[in-house]
Amino acid sequence: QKIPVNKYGLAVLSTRQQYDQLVKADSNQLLVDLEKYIPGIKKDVRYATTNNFTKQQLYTRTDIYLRLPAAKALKAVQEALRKKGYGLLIYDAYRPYHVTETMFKIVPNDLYAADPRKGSGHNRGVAIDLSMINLKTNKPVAMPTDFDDFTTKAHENYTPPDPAIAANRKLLRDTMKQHGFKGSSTEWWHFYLPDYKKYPLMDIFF
Ligand SMILES: C[C@@H](N)C(=O)N[C@H](C)C(=O)O
Ligand SMILES: [Zn+2]
Repeated sequence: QKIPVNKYGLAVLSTRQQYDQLVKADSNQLLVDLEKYIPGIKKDVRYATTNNFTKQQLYTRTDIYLRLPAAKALKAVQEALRKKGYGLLIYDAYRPYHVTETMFKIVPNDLYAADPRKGSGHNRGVAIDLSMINLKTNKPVAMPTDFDDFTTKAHENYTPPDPAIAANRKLLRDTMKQHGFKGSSTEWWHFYLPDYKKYPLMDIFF
């Protein structure tokens, strides 16, 4: 199918019919509801509140979706972490393209917010922002920074003074990598599938 091109020359799928057609042609394009698909997964969708770096409520719903192959990989991550006493805490998954435009207006730095001239892996349904919870306490584990703290403390090469924090970050990163995700060098919480170009950018809500 022919997906319309936006002002930056990017093909951005924007209707339910276009999405349905895409999924009909390729079942891997299906967006999967992670709460139904991954037992025990937890979420804290800050973009559905004003407690996020934009100070705006960007979503009216808190649903978390990923394309089928990313959801499958994440399910395996959750299972591997469960055996070690941890679970996943999701901050964001699929993100409509216009939300990326809003974010970049506020933080025009693609180390931290994707440039709409390229689009984000989130807009393609194969990037995820996440942390871990400790299954004994049901509380988030300590990480080098809070989610969306756009400072060098969130970088991969930052060494946290507390070895327990470094170990938490390493466990999350290693487990995500073992299941096919790539990590970001500037955001400890951001991961994506390396073949993201197979999945069109989208600007639809469910
Ligand atoms: C905004 C932040 N949570 C994030 O996801 N950043 C990356 C770079 C993105 O926007 O794709
Ligand atoms: Zn992200």
